[in-house]
Amino acid sequence: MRNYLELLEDILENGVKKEDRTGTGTLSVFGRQLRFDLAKGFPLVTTKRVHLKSVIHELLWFLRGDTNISYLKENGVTIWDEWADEQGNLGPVYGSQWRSWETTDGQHIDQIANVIESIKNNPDSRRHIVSAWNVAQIESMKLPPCHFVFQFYVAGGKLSCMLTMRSVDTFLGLPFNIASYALLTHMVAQQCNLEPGEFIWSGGDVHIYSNHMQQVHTQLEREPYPLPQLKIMRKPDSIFDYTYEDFVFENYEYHPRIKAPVAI
Ligand SMILES: Nc1nc(=O)c2c([nH]1)NC[C@@H]1CN(c3ccc(C(=O)N[C@@H](CCC(=O)O)C(=O)O)cc3)CN21
Ligand SMILES: O=c1ccn([C@H]2C[C@H](O)[C@@H](COP(=O)(O)O)O2)c(=O)[nH]1
Repeated sequence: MRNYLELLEDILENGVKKEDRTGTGTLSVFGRQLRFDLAKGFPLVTTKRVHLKSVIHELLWFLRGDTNISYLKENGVTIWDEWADEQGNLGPVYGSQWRSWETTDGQHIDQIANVIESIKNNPDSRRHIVSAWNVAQIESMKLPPCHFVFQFYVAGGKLSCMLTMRSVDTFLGLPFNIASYALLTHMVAQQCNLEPGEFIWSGGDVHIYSNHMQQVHTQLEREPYPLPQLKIMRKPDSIFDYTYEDFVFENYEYHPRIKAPVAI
């Protein structure tokens, strides 16, 4: 994960001071890309402990089409608490757009089921896309999607994925986002009988919050460990049938957790 650490250095060196919606203040750069060859290990930050349980349950929650935090709470995941209303609802965020995009004539489109079918039946297609950026519904979401579009690509028996984020909390959010989409790429590859290829991450406003500076410096003083490997213990019948226990991360060596406040 040296490229992740280099991105942090890049922001410290080239970032511009910029105010933001949360009132925290950031150092920010615009337009960056990171590439990860999934054959070389699972891209998980090792210079601090990443709470994998939250990453896995959040992804399973998206795939359920769920937009209420009760599933997360039942599984000890608190990362969405601050944005939910009193009933635990977040509005039509990721899960709703991925699994049940509402059309103007009242139909619902399951983008995940469709993209798996299109990868299986028409691997050369250049339209393997899932979008969470539903312009008509942005206003009713508690937070407009940050990771808002992803595309799959098949070549040489390998499945690659490219994600675009409009806004990136590089210290707290990005390690989660990279791990989440790398995991999704492994799952989709398994379902489509392909090997995982590359995960490519692209970010628009890529920032470090002003109250994460000490944490970033601590991380930059640490030497990264080799990457862990992901083992998926069985092949479920569909992309919607994975459970938490299916995923085993082998050889995850990490430096101690670094706490940081989340900007709301
Ligand atoms: N400012 C901000 N940054 C984000 O990364 C973010 C948002 N807002 N809003 C929506 C979601 C929620 N996400 C979050 C929220 C909190 C953590 C966080 O506090 N992580 C800690 C503890 C992890 C845990 O206990 O599970 C960490 O050390 O990584 C991570 C991602 C990602 N998103
Ligand atoms: O998956 C996520 C979700 C959110 N973020 C970060 C990016 C920003 O710091 C905030 C969102 O604030 P906006 O004002 O809506 O841009 O959350 C993330 O990094 N990853």
